[in-house]
Amino acid sequence: MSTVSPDMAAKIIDGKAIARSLTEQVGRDVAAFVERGNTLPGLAVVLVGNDPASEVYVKNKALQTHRAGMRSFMHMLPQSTSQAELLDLIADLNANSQIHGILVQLPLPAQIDPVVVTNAIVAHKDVDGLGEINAGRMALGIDGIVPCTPLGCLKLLQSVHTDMQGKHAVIIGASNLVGKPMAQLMLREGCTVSVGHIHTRDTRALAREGDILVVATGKHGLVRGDWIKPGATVIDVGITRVPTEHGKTRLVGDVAFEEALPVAGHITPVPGGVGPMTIACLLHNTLQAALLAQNVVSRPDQKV
Ligand SMILES: Nc1nc(=O)c2c([nH]1)NC[C@@H]1CN(c3ccc(C(=O)N[C@@H](CCC(=O)O)C(=O)O)cc3)C=[N+]21
Repeated sequence: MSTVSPDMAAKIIDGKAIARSLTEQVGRDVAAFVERGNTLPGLAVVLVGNDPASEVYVKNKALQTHRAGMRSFMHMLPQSTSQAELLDLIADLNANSQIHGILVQLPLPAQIDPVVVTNAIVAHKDVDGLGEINAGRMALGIDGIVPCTPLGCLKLLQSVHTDMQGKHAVIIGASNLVGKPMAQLMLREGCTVSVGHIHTRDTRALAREGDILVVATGKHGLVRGDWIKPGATVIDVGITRVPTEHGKTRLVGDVAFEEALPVAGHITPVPGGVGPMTIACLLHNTLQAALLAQNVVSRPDQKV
């Protein structure tokens, strides 16, 4: 990205800057929350084994959590951890009043069922918003905790669109973590929504229809310049570490950035796009969970 001209640079959505201002806002809200006599919001992160994408996330997350004035609790478990052991840990975290948010990093090792584990987290601590209660709420348009990455993507889109009603939003990738909740959010914005996935016949033709194009496949460089409708807003969720010629590594997205830049109206870079927003939204969700916990305490009859 060394030779980006000023008119091209204007197209790049600065996720890092938008994330910083959201994190600062969360920090101010945390300070006000504590001033009212509440305990510091606490986030527990559970990492089982070592997935490279998860490790980048863990490192940045611990840093940002402290920056927003929250507590972070890290649980690193070996690759051989059983599902029963992980469920025991989650039961402890569910019962711990110092912990308001619980995030279990995905993917998990093969012996552990991610659906069982995400549903073991009590809904008001499910800061990833991936459990059936929060996912169901979103599908029904009821307030709940919205998954961090899609929420971050929405905020990036809102930085360049005041109104998305009637626009065609094309989402490539149909995962529970990103594609499906993203489709729900775009529906809520009044978009016409299409979701492309592994069985889609002509993904390029579908992508070219999008006024808004969100790509979350984990296949780096999949989306080429000629997959993009001229002037479209492109959100690149992919993040893959690839080797460079100099024996080092760099992070790349699912979109061939250099090709896409002249065609797109706006585009997010990798790194510095969706990644930092995911973390800022996680902090936002943790504060929201701490606020929900107050209601749980004051109204024990209420199922949250
Ligand atoms: N339950 C669950 N929820 C997740 O949201 C989740 C997950 N599991 N497992 C792993 C993936 C990966 N992920 C990242 C988030 C931020 C950066 C991030 O901060 N990226 C920086 C990288 C900066 C750098 O270190 O070079 C950037 O894009 O600018 C990366 C990766 C969340 N994930």
